Amino acid sequence: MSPRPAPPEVDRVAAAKAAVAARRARAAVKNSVADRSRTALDVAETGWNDPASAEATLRVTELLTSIPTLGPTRVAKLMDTLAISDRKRVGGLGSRQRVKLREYLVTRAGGEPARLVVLAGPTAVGKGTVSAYIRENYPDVLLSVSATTRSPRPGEVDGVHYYFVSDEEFDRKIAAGELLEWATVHNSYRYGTPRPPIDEALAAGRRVLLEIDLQGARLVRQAMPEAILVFLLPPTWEELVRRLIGRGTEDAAEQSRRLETAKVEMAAQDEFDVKVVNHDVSEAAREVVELMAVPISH
Ligand SMILES: Nc1ncnc2c1ncn2[C@@H]1O[C@H](COP(=O)(O)OP(=O)(O)OP(=O)(O)O)[C@@H](O)[C@H]1O
Ligand SMILES: Nc1nc2c(ncn2[C@@H]2O[C@H](COP(=O)(O)O)[C@@H](O)[C@H]2O)c(=O)[nH]1
Repeated sequence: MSPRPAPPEVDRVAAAKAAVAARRARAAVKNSVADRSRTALDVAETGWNDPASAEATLRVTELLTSIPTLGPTRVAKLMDTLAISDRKRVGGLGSRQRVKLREYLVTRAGGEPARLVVLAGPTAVGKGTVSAYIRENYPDVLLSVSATTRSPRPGEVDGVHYYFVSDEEFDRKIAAGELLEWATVHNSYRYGTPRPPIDEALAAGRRVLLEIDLQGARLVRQAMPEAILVFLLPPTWEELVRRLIGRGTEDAAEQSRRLETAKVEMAAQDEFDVKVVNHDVSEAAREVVELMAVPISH
């Protein structure tokens, strides 16, 4: 005698149970992908921080295949996307490769990829010029407008280049917690980054660029460790001096004060994630924008 078909409500219960089990199984794999990605990120960062560690000698391909769902074919494709040769070891990666690998692992670990880039560098290296180029040519990138206590230079527009504020207003902003960071730059005026526009832009998934001094970059690193810190370098020291004098916006005393600060700042370049040489404005701008997270297909 053939078995009788199950009544429809029994089918529905069985189907619902199967769906719950499948959902749980998918969640378990997803969690373990996130956990293993977090572990892989910790391993990579140990290797980057300590070149003598065992982690630094691990091949990147081995690191990636430790993540469930990444088989050899997907790893090979990913290495290609990240522009990392398959012989590379964790400790031997270049700074851009590290940024991209970190971005990938952070995303897989369920975290937010870095969409905030901080551009710093010595006076007159061209930070303002490169930032202005990015504002013009990459309109989807939010260029933060700082508050400052210095007066506008000819051609500078309040709300576009800076918010030009009094000392009292700057004090109020600090007290109200409105600044992500602030610093007295070149021992003269105060400059600070308004926080609300940055939080809003990042929450909306936009890419954000801050063009600030070295002290500010250090403070942003503390407040937002996921930010990528870029140090803009002049082709040579002589070219830096030429650009400062050629700009003609400071008198001789201010120029020599700025060059003193510049020497100290140049010595701190290794604190940064990536160095970009400003030979050519459009090329430097492209290099900076390329560091900002764009999703990598998994
Ligand atoms: N790639 C480049 N080649 C030649 N000149 C450049 C280049 N980039 C910038 N400059 C010039 O160098 C001078 C300094 O540039 P800019 O004012 O952008 O520097 P900065 O880093 O913002 O300086 P500061 O920190 O003092 O505000 C300007 O006259 C600018 O036109
Ligand atoms: N820490 C911060 N530094 C800032 C900010 N905005 C600009 N700056 C830096 O100040 C100097 C001088 O700028 P200038 O326009 O007077 O020539 C330059 O190095 C900028 O990068 C800021 O919000 N925070």
